[in-house]
Amino acid sequence: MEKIIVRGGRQLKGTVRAEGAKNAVLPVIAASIIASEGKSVLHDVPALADVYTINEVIRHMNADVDMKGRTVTIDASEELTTEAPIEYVRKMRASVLVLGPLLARYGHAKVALPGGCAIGSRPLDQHLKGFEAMGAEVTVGNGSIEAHVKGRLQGAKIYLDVPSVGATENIMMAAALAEGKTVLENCAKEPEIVDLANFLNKMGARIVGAGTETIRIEGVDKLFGATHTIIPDRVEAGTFMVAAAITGGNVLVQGAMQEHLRSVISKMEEMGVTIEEEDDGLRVIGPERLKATDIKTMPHPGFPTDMQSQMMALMLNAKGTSVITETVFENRFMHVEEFRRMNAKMRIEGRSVIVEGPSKLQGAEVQATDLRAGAALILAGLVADGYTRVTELKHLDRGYVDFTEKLSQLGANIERINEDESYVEEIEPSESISTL
Ligand SMILES: CC(=O)N[C@H]1[C@@H](OP(=O)(O)OP(=O)(O)OC[C@H]2O[C@@H](n3ccc(=O)[nH]c3=O)[C@H](O)[C@@H]2O)O[C@H](CO)[C@@H](O)[C@@H]1O
Ligand SMILES: C=C(OP(=O)(O)O)C(=O)O
Repeated sequence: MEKIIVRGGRQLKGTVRAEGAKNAVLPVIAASIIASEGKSVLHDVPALADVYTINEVIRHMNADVDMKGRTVTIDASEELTTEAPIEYVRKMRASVLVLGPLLARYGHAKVALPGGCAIGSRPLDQHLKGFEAMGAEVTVGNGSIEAHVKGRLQGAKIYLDVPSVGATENIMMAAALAEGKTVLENCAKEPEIVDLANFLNKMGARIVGAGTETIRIEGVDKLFGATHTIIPDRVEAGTFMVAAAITGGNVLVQGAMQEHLRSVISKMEEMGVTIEEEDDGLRVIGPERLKATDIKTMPHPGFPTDMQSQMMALMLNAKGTSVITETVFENRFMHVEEFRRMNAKMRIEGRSVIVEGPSKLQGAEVQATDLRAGAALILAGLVADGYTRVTELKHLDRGYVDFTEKLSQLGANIERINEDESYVEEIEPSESISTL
């Protein structure tokens, strides 16, 4: 079994660079299969498990995908199959993002139902409502979603009941190749939506308003491969900002963009953290004593749910009572039980967690219950007394490239081990943390 072992007590110092954003690259790779002519070349692609998964999905549909370092080249000009293989959809919900492109290009798409997961039920009704409004017939049954349209999708006026990121992306991709104009209202405003719209426009789409609550899309007859650089990952950047703050350190997070991180910056400043904008990123300086604050997760530009568990780790070290309320996903508090194993003083009340700080955190064996929970437990381990061992690293690998190495370069006492491999025995007992 793989584990990350971290020993608390070191202040982090130095420079770390945010990778390209997971939540931007996944829809961009899905969108690349709409191009019936030309290759797409994507730069700053992070080497994440989720990226390998989406690459496999479109490869199985007959797209030609080549990943070299941080550059991915995709040629989808050959005829594609219109069914996404179930084994990958199970691994990653974002596989449903191929529905919109396939339906628009071929008038047919079939994807296995991704099902619920550790953070909530995550329905797809808004995606399907959008396709239906554009003239598609959608059936859900036998574990899959299938959509058909006779001829082309038709532009439509669509109001989303909730500003879903995935539904906004799926509908925007479908509408790019539909006949006529689509007006998408109450849509998501996340920076990743803007990145996808920019990529689609480079492919020949006519999209305006991405980043606001109304997106207007004038459908075109054909889209072409395009070259694009993925925006930096605001959640990865935010995670390193918390790592600096929680250890009272001083870290430059290259690629961290103020305009993408306003709510996170503002809450961290309320807690006493100093954040300075530099030419290539944000410098984060942790205070001697963190102050308590309250946070409510909301769609962008509100506080991102993907930073909720990391901020909870920070609150555990702040003096006073903090309240964190999760409004986006109904079950995103699985990490609370794991924090408690580390002696965290906190309780769940409905959709809120009350954190009594500062807790005297103690190292323990804990499980990454989801992707961000894994990162948050490691952050708590950076300041806990003794050794924290974090298991279930498959979640962490979906969203963080070389997390252990990056923290180690900033001075953390951390390593990743595979207990099944014999080298563990060979590590020097005196200094190595893996043998303790
Ligand atoms: C790959 C990716 O980009 N993932 C992000 C994306 O997920 P994802 O796109 O799945 O999240 P959504 O924005 O769709 O979900 C937000 C809320 O809308 C609800 N909903 C969603 C769709 C729908 O058809 N019906 C419905 O009711 C969900 O249950 C949830 O309560 O946005 C989330 C919210 O910022 C982030 O946490 C995820 O990291
Ligand atoms: C919930 C997340 O991602 P996904 O939608 O890919 O599960 C996340 O990135 O924290």
